[in-house]
Amino acid sequence: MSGHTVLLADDDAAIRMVLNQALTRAGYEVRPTGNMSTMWNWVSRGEGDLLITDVHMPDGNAFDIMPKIKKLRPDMPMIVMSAQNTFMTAIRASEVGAYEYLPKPFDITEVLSVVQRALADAKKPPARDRNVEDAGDAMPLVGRSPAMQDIYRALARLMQTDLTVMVTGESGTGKELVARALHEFGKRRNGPFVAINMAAIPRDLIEAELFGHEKGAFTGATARSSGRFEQAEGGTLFLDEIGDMPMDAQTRLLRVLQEGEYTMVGGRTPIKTNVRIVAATHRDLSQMIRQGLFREDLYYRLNVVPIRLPPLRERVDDIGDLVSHFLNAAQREGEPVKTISPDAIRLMQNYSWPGNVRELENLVRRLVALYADESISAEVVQNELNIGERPSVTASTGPVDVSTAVEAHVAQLLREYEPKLPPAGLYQRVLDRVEAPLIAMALNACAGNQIKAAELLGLNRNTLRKKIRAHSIEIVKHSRRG
Ligand SMILES: Nc1ncnc2c1ncn2[C@@H]1O[C@H](COP(=O)(O)OP(=O)(O)OP(=O)(O)O)[C@@H](O)[C@H]1O
Repeated sequence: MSGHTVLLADDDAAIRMVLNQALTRAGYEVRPTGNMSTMWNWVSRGEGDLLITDVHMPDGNAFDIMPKIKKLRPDMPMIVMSAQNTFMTAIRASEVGAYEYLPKPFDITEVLSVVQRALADAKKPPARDRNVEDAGDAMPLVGRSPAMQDIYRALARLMQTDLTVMVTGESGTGKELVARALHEFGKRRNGPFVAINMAAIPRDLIEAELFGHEKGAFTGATARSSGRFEQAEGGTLFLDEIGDMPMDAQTRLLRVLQEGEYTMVGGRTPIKTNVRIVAATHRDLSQMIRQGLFREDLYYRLNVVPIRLPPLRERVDDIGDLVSHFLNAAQREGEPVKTISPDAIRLMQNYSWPGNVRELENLVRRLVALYADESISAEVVQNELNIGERPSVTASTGPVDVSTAVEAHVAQLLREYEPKLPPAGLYQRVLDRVEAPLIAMALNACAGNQIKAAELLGLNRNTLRKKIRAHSIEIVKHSRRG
């Protein structure tokens, strides 16, 4: 006998009976009731060790009294069941302090395992109560702009759930940081956080990396090797650059997510998996679906909760906080104390940050390492960002060989950057500066015809139009000669 008493509130007599039987058989003492007032009487008298409650009951909504219960009985886990199993119900359950939310119909064995887990967790000393919005220095996500506040609120709601999250945003906007925050502040924080970057692994090895392989599964597999799913068991698996996943691996991943089990490469035995998935990409997956490069069904599996991180240029108010954060970090690593002038911050706020927060972080590191002055001036920032040196671009110079011209341009940029150390963020900088001339040249090659230029570039027409506007490229139509 476990010796624990479970309070069970549900107006559906059949559910009360089924749960009562299963819980009694598992050794719990069960107190069933069909209304909220009886449940509240028990709770307020300090009775019961755990509460399982339906949301809608004849005399009220459990969500309305759960915050009161949480205050009165903080150590009593509450499990919420609801037939209205929408995402909002899950979020609401987490907001009112539910330990777990179980959508109806539920699996009895799952209820029993959640009850067992909840009672075991209640015995452990409470984990430090960390909150994304007021965690101060310990909180890795910096920025107080309205855009970031929205992200924090979304994260706070997601902390206590196991919902799959898809983080999108340009490179360097903090997607991995968000995935880590979801893990470190969520209920899986005592489990592992495992990340895998699809773009960094040879395509034919991705499945073995994810699911592991048996000895002899392929040439070179000299021993059994665990995969990321196995390593992340009980924790969070971060699938970075999911848009770079080959089709075969996508199919396999979808099956695993649907069935909750996988087999190792070269293996036969299905292995059950319990991981929370957070995926991320800087790519436009809807476009990839249209192009047949990403499975739509996998997209819907992964995109249960989308979080879009805005580019830094859309939240320039955060730049001051971010710069201080990176200056403090440098100082903690033994670099000298530095301050930054308001003019320098203003200048940074007018820059486009194609590499986003990563580019800003690299810039601050460079400034700290390379300049001796205690205060970082606007001139120094201007110099480092190469602001004002961007070549002005027009598309009126006649037909050109795009690839040779772009190659020459890249070569020239590299020569320009070469003497400066360290070349951090170089990839984004070069891309940013190559994009405008590339588009201009493609337009030229197509005699100013945007539809043809979009085709040549392999860009969506709208994307091309936006980029033309963003770079202020002037289009001059001309007829092509022979
Ligand atoms: N809000 C933030 N506060 C503090 N640091 C941040 C923030 N956002 C990003 N960073 C820092 O910027 C760098 C890039 O962040 P991260 O790697 O999470 O970006 P990403 O979007 O995953 O990039 P990529 O798509 O290139 O993998 C990291 O060093 C991270 O610590």
